[in-house]
Amino acid sequence: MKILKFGGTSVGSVSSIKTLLEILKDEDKPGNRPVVVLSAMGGVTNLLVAMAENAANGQEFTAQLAELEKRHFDAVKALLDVQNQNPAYTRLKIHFNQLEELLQGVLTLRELTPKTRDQILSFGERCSALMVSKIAAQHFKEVLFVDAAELIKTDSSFGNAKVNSELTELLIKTFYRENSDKLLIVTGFIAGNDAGQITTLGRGGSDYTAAIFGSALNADEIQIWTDVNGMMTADPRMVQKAFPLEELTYTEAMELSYFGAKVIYPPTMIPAFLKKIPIVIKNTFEPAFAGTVIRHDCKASTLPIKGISSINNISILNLEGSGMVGKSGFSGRLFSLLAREQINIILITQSSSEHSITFAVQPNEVDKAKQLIEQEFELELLANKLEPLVVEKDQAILAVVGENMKQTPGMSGKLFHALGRNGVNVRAIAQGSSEYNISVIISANDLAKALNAVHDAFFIELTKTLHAFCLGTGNIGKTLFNQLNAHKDFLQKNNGIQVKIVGISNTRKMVFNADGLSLDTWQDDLQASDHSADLAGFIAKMKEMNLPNCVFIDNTASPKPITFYEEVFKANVSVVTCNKIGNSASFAQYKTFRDTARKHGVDFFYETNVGAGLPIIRTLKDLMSSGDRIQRIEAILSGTISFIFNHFKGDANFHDVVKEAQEKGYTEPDPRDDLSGKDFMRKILILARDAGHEMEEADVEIESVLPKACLEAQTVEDFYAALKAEDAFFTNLKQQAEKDKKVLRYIGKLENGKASITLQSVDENHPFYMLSGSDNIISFTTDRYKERPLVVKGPGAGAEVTAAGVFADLINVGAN
Ligand SMILES: NC(=O)C1=CN([C@@H]2O[C@H](COP(=O)(O)OP(=O)(O)OC[C@H]3O[C@@H](n4cnc5c(N)ncnc54)[C@H](O)[C@@H]3O)[C@@H](O)[C@H]2O)C=CC1
Ligand SMILES: N[C@@H](CC=O)C(=O)O
Ligand code: NA
Repeated sequence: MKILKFGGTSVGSVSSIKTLLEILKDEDKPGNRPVVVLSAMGGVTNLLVAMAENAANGQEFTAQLAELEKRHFDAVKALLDVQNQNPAYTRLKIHFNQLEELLQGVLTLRELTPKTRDQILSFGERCSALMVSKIAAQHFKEVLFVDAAELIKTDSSFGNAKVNSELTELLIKTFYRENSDKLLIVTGFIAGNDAGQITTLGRGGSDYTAAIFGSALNADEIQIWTDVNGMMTADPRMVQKAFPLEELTYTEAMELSYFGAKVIYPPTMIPAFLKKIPIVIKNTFEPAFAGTVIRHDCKASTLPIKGISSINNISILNLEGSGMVGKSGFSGRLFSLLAREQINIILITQSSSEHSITFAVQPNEVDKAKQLIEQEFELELLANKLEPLVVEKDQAILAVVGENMKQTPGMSGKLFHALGRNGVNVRAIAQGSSEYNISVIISANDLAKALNAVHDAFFIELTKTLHAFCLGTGNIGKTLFNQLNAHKDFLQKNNGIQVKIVGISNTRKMVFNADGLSLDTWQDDLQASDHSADLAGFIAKMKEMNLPNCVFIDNTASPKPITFYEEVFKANVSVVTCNKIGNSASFAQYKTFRDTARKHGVDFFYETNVGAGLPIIRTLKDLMSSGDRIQRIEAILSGTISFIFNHFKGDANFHDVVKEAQEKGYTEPDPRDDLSGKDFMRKILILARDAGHEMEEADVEIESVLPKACLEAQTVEDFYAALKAEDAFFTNLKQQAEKDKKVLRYIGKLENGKASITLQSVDENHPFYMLSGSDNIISFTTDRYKERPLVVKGPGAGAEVTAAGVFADLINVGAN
């Protein structure tokens, strides 16, 4: 036998009542009829409270009463055959008249006692159950309306009455014995005292009614029909990826809903819990969905935790001082004081030195709590045995919950890693002694970010979301967006990663969208944006959006973004960049970037600073971190110059080949950076530093490829003109090399802490002779690779290979 409880939304409208009847048809079996418990129609209880309070304040309630009548009458009209409507109207009308009389009394006396309030509220459930029983009688045999006030017996604590379990059980059993052949439609929430007066069961009261009936009748199952697909892994209003849980133990359900979204109110489950009756949470609007089963014997779960619950606004009070140490009566005095004054304590932590106690309360109770404590401990405060009380408002609680945590090591590590990496400061920690729950207090401002980060960290089988803020929409930036767009489905399916571009800026405009900008329309969106580009504003907005797993991508060739990297790291945001200017400016800055990123637990990836997408930085880092020592690096690291020397053949003229390199996207935005050797210098310097040398730009010797006139050109246009004018110089270089059966190569070298870049003519025996296109080549001679060096070779410039390198760096963020 089953108990089916339908909440307010399930009886809230004509269509939901129709669905309810369909569900009943499936569940109503001859000889095994369910007991149905109903809440008031959705919104009706609030309406009744408002009417009662209005009346007590001397205000009219007739309009609200009319609205209440109309909602019930409309449902009767839509769902009952004409001949059955009048008796239903009459029965309901009697209720409404009684209600009006009561409200009139409140209005006259200007007084609303808890007793009258309960009576007024009871009309919600009485009307809905009456109405549904009339409608059901048209579809089912022998339907009986049951007023639970006759069966659930309580004391007279109106508003939150205490149930006399033994008597109630007896009454329900007796009643059921005589009526088990009927379809019973029971009022939720309401009960009665010995004097026959109506009481109510407090918060979650209809669930409690269902649990009381379930327990008394030893039900096989209690179904709670609501408007969601069960209990979720987190509050779905804040965590888009929250999903409904299949199974939970009673304890988990308690812990999860203590702080979290209130699908059910846990204390109401206790009668079911004691009798080990499974509770199934189902969605009236999606009845085929299995929902969540709460039972004592869950099958083993692979989930490390069951969910994350949260309270988004609490205040905390912190007491500390020598007066507390070793004083066994201290916390007793403190907490009994608060209990006496009915201040509910949500969470407590105490330092092991007993030197301080932190506890959380509702924000509207914190001032009162502070005042009470200051009175109670006045002497201790005066004698400086207690420090002045510290109150912190706008705090939140986040708790991870699950019985599996107990046997899985590393759970708290995972939690704190996710929080730390995202810069969420943990104000206090509490772990339930059951080890089913670890709770942290954090700033309310960080809650959404923290919930999402922690959800991503624990439910790894779900897609992890990276939020990227991107500077630069030129050659590389644009190509990166295209690649991300083309590859997003694969990435999600195979890597479980989703990249949301949440901010874009170029030198003109910037645009933001926390849900992710469309990679199809970003250009139009940027164009249409009202925000003019402003780097400081971009960073400020990034911080304000406070998203988890954030990455800042610098795809510019500008020195300006560099000045913000430190601030970005300090905001616990990783940096991915193809811009070499940052790493090749002063060594002090190079070091600061690394120190700051490490201190804040975030990544700094710049693979494309050297050899575009070729794995050069990574290779060097792996060599270094595995204990190898770099003896010598020899390399060709200018894709542009490589391309030029590979194509400057036969009749080609130098100037045209440079133009072609630029058109192919190999050069820097300003090709003078390539041809002057500056770009190459930056790369050698970055490699030298990554290899452990504290070098500066001036320590790299550069032999220029260019004659003086070209070097001195003031604009790119002048530069091309100067190149044209110097054609003979380059042709001469080429002819000289060709005559000797050699090719021109611009080669960098790092050895014994000295770096140089020279123009060389090499013959076919040289390992760098055979190169084509924009190839880079780098050879590492190390203590371990000393007979034959480790060589990396391939295209070292171009938008596709560079954007691909940035892409790979981005995906690796947070991998460790
Ligand atoms: N082309 C290649 O093969 C490789 C290029 N790189 C690097 O890629 C970077 C970008 O190169 P390209 O895309 O070719 O340059 P680009 O000139 O085509 O694009 C640069 C973009 O940055 C934007 N920008 C400049 N200053 C800005 C600021 N302060 N705030 C916001 N946006 C700003 C510009 O509006 C433009 O959209 C350079 O640092 C380059 O060294 C690295 C490896 C290889
Ligand atoms: N302009 C650069 C591109 C890669 O960093 C080059 O030509 O090598
Ligand atoms: Na690289």
